[in-house]
Amino acid sequence: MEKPSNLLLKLSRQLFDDPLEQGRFVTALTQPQPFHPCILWCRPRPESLPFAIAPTVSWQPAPVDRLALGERPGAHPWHEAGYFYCLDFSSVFAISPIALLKAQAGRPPQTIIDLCASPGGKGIFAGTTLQPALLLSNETIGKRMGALVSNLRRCFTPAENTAPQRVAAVSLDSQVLAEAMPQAADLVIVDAPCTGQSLLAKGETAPGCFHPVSINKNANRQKRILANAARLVAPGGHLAYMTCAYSPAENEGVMDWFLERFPQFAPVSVPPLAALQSPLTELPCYRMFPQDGLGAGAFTVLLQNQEAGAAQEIGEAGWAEFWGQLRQRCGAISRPVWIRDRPDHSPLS
Ligand SMILES: C[S@@+](CC[C@H](N)C(=O)[O-])C[C@H]1O[C@@H](n2cnc3c(N)ncnc32)[C@H](O)[C@@H]1O
Repeated sequence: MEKPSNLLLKLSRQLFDDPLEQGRFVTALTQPQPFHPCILWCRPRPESLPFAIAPTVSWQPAPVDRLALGERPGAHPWHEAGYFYCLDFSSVFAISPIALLKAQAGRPPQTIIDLCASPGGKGIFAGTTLQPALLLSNETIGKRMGALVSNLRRCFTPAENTAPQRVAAVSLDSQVLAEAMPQAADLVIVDAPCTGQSLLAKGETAPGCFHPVSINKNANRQKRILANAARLVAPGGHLAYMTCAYSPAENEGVMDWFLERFPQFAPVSVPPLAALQSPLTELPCYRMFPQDGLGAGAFTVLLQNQEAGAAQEIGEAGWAEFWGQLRQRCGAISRPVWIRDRPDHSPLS
């Protein structure tokens, strides 16, 4: 067993008042246990499955199955054929608030921008759950684009799959995107780069992840990305912010900063996650901790832009203009990659 560092012990005291809970948290990181594998269906769920299923939890979204320990869904031919995407349960938890938007009054989001997208899991969840007119997946780090494009192609190219009408991938800094397409999105997903502290609960490493310098650097990077994300959200639209870190400075701390600077945004309650309310804030922010055995852990919050104004409908002409602008303004920096277009419509190139 690895001896817990002083920085980890300090974090455990920041997170929990109860010494027993502090101990359970530290143990989950120093003696990692396997979590159930999980799949997200990209086409209607077949009645008979080739996997043993684990019990469903109360907030588990419909297109997701938690599998029995020991199942290896990634090795099944249905994976390569794009029937499902392997997503860990913490990621399912973190992205699950957006499922609320499916049933929202008015209409579900038409345009979704996944700002920190690679390898693609949260965007694929959003695309299959909300089936927007457009999913634009952005990954700033060029060398991570290959994995993103290949996952989007695998999950969204088969005609039988539940997919957005259009899917494209770009590799831009969030500021460039915000300048190119202000208020263009009904939903922006910020699955932010973070210290990656929860990797330890999966038995992986994240060097320096509890160090204050690393926490501070990541919190600042998240603030910059969120500030750009705010500019992308249409009036009435939503912003989903999540991390796989535990430190309050990266999560609730970033949220406090954001709401002070962008008061037009308000956090939205997510009733299915009520039992997972973060104990570190009065705001409706939600946390999964590794000692509860479901997943390595995550933080999530859904915000709505309360500004008045109509969300834009993208008709065919509007769509052509949108794509043209994207290519014109961003094409020189990063040529967008088309993954899927409407079956009755030839790709705009
Ligand atoms: C937590 S991962 C995203 C995981 C992905 N959303 C998924 O569900 O598969 C964070 C992503 O942010 C990207 N990233 C790193 N620095 C960034 C920045 N300055 N702006 C935007 N994204 C950045 C990383 O390359 C990484 O792909």
